[in-house]
Amino acid sequence: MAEMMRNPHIMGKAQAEVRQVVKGKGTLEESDVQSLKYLKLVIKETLRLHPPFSLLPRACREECEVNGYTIPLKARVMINVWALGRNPDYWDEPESFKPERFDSIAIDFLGNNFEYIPFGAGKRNCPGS
Ligand code: HEM
Repeated sequence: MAEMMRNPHIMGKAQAEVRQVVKGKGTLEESDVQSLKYLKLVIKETLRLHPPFSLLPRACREECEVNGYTIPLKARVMINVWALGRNPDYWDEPESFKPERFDSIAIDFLGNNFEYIPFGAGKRNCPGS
């Protein structure tokens, strides 16, 4: 919401879409949500910049080496979801709130793209995603 208030043109676009979808309808059906394409982009972009679970714990199944560091067996490592979502190696203007970016890239939130994992990744990812 704060991102929308800081970006009135995005707020306006999202509102216009909602109004267009509900126009002339007495009630809003759950299936109407599928028509809110822009709102979906807004939600995706919000989860990129503000993942509610910003650090995910994992344990190492085997000793391995990452960037010259030896990670011992069973070591607890924290995955920084927040930092991945703002890494300039993967995101153009990472600090800007730009829902449109998700229109041109095929990135879902099922954990297939490790730069964007607001619902985690792997066997124990979020069933509520
Ligand atoms: C915006 C909403 C939500 C976010 C951002 C979110 C995020 C997450 C994350 C990051 C994890 C850990 C995944 C991992 O370690 O790979 C998780 C686990 C889980 N989430 Fe969600 N979640 C959301 C909503 C929900 C909802 C609505 C439900 C159920 C109706 C749900 C049920 C669960 C459960 C049961 C797990 C544990 C899965 C396991 O350990 O096997 N979540 N969620």
